[in-house]
Amino acid sequence: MGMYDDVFRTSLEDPESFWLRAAQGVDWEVAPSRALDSSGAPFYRWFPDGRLNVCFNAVDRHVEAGRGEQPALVYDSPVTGTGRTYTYAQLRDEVAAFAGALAGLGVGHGDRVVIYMPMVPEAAIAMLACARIGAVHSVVFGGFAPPELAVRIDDATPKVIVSASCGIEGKRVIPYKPLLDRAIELAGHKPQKRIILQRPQEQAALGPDDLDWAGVVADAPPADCVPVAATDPLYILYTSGTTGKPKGVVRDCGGCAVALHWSMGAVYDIGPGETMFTGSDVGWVVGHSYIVYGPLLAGATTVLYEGKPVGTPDAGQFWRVAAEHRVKTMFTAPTAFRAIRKEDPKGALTADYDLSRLRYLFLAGERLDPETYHWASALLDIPVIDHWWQTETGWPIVANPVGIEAAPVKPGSPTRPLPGWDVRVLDPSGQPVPAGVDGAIVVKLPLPPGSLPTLWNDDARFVASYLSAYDGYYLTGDSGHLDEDGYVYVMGRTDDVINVAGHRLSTGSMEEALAAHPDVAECAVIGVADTLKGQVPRGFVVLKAGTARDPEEVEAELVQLVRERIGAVASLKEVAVVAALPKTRSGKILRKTMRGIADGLDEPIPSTVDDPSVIETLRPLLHRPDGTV
Ligand SMILES: CCC(=O)SCCNC(=O)CCNC(=O)[C@H](O)C(C)(C)COP(=O)(O)OP(=O)(O)OC[C@H]1O[C@@H](n2cnc3c(N)ncnc32)[C@H](O)[C@@H]1OP(=O)(O)O
Repeated sequence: MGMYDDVFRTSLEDPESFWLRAAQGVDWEVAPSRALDSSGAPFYRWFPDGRLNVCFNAVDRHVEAGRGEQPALVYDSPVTGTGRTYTYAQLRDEVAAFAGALAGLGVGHGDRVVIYMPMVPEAAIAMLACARIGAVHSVVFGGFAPPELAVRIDDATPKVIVSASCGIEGKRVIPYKPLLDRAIELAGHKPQKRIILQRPQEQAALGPDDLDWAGVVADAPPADCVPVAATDPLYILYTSGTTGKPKGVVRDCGGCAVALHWSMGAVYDIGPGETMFTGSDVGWVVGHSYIVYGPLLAGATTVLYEGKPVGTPDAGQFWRVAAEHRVKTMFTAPTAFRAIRKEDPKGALTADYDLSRLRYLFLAGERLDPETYHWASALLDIPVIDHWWQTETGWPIVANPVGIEAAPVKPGSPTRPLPGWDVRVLDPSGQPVPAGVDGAIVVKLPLPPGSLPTLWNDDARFVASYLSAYDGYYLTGDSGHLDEDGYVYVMGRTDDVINVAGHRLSTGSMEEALAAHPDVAECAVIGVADTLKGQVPRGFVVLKAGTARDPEEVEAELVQLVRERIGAVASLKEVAVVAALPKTRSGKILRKTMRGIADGLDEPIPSTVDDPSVIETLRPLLHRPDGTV
């Protein structure tokens, strides 16, 4: 029996000892006497009597251990032509100062702080500062439009919002302050203060409730770390559900610190002093876990990159970052590699850089297509490791655990479940399916530490969304199968969530946006396969009877409407006005059929279809093998 099998078996047979041992990897104010509290099942709590501070673990303890002069965070920004390295000692001082500023505004234990920022070091500093004083941060991705930010403000009810004067998208400067002002206008909850980081590219006009980052930091006495209960929330991170309202995934302090610290060695093979570069955004869970908390908890160096894989200015930037910052482990989404491959099909730009220190490429966030896997493997000649996880889980469910024992790779599979994750595949009646047969991918409860204990202020939705489909199991919302060797194959979603360039988006919320247009009678949004972004949304609308508008004009307005309501990140570039949508006799729109036709599959027409001619009329519009609009 191999090392992986041993560790995996122990984690499931004796989770108590397994996770108490892992808990020794972090420093506790009060060490937990037990790992799991099941008394409130299906709500589980990890390390119920432990007390710690996550910021202390991520920053201060490394300074105390003599690593103060080691680089902690490297900011690399080709879009501004700047960069900066923060040692652990410098990071501690900056975080303590900003934590002091927050405390001075009355932010304390349990208070929420929304962070709406581009990829600047201050975003990570703000997150860590919240953790330092026991406040709960909620980072909102900068690509979301004001209405999406407003929904999150109303749900999290922050005391303070931290933002910046602008983000930089390639060559475009995107002023953030007007977006923030609009969101606050739309929101019912009004935060007391906003702290704005003024960037040289754009000066934001500050109002009476706005404070300048530099000013508040200059005046603030540094704040110390406040020990909190392991079960206290560290952050809330919103993710798309099937309806418009996003779900506030809660992460608890103890579980998060223990699981991320453990995963850094076991999964990513990163230890103190080594460098990890995660090409994502702090607005996503990948950014929370593996740009900010994971590498810092491990005493490693993390690279925070403000740029794109291509176009800022070229497709060699990831190689440059890897070489310049002596990166051992790189982690990004497959879509980034597809973009690089499109620009530089032979990967010629790698020749300009010394990549001898790069040991692993990890990919996650969406399905890794075998073509991209083979391309990256051949180009880099290092292990390319597909892994699968979710905002809810906080760290990988399925991966090739190179820090424990590397398993043979099967392209198309992220390999086997990691220790702590009891993954099963069930049929609709709750029975396990045989190897090779698709079903719902679920995880037997309890979920390991670091995964969501609940949804913010919504225990009922937590149960309804994740725990009610199969008693005793967490529903991942993904479908797929296990093979005879226990390898997991994730094939797609079982709901209306789509994955666009590694971003999880709800077609339901895009439909809500389209339906708000005065000329739209009904609509459907489907996710269709895309060679670059994995999937892209396409909208189909029926106009209200008697509407005499030019369809092309309405289509353009609808594309703009989704951009304004959800954000550019939705990437809805195509909306078509059609005469009718295909439906069942009971009136349900046949989205799955539409999707199948669009993807060129041999999609059977359900017997319940109301009018088959509607599908035949739509067919040429849905399926365009040449990719034309
Ligand atoms: C495992 C758990 C998880 O899944 S967590 C999620 C993991 N996902 C990721 O890390 C995301 C990976 N994807 C990416 O980083 C990007 O999509 C990459 C590959 C870099 C491509 O970026 P880009 O060329 O901008 O395309 P895109 O589809 O992301 O963007 C679409 C439009 O949105 C815009 N946008 C993007 N980010 C922002 C932002 N922070 N602020 C403002 N706008 C933003 C883009 O500029 C783009 O706009 P446009 O449509 O071109 O006008």
